[in-house]
Amino acid sequence: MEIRTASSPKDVKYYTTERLREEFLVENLFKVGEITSVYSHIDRIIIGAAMPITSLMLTPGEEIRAEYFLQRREMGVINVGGEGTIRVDGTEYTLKSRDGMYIGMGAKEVIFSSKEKDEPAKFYYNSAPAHKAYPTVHIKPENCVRVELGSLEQSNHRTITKYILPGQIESCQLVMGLTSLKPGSVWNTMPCHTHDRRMEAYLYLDLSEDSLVFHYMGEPIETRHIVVRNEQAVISPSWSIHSGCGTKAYSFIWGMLGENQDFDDMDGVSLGTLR
Ligand SMILES: O=C[C@H](O)[C@@H](O)CC(=O)C(=O)O
Ligand SMILES: [Zn+2]
Repeated sequence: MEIRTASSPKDVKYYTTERLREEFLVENLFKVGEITSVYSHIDRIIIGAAMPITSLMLTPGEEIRAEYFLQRREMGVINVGGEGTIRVDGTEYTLKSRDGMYIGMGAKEVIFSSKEKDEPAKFYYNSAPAHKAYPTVHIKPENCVRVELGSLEQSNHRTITKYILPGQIESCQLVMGLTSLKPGSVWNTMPCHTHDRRMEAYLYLDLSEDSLVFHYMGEPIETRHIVVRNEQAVISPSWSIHSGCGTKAYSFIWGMLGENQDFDDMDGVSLGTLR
């Protein structure tokens, strides 16, 4: 498990491109036949992926000193590859592309598999420390809350599908979903915001080989960018804006952990404030 420490905005404003990427960009999440994981000290999120050819069992790794991965944790998963299955303590769930799962604290055995070896499932996950066992649920995007935001005129017309949130799929602290831009729209989350109460992680998707996203981060008056390519993730500290502009329409999975689970508890940043 790779460990990343927390960082202060007082230091981050002096970082070079390379240092910014080292701290906040997660480049090689999807590895054929492997489960990868990055443990961040920021709210102790674990960001990872499973890309099974043969079955892959989730193991805790030395770093979390647990008997099993979800002993004191919960996890949200979204499949961004071909059809696959997740077996949780003997119960098998079949996840089509973009289906999700919430796996509650206490699940001992989590096994990832793909239906077709040449079109493997790609399970992206966010895991948070937990204190209570909420039910494990297969999440179908068609049954989720959907919000349409933005407009083509502002290049930010998008649909937000909320997978894990209070009132729909209960969790201890994880809130998770997927946002897709409409063709011709390239901006996500602009006007942007911060939420000092929660950190956030973004996984960018649906980018072709020849396209990329400029992800913006930093305090609103001290912004920086990170060039992000397909299936790469960005860790966004609570003090940072998180917004992106792509060379084409794309999607991204967002996951939040922290003080509260209130999606709308954000501090909007006016365009006039940004620097
Ligand atoms: O706090 C909320 C998160 O930043 C994202 O959900 C924003 C987002 O998906 C969007 O505006 O498109
Ligand atoms: Zn946010």
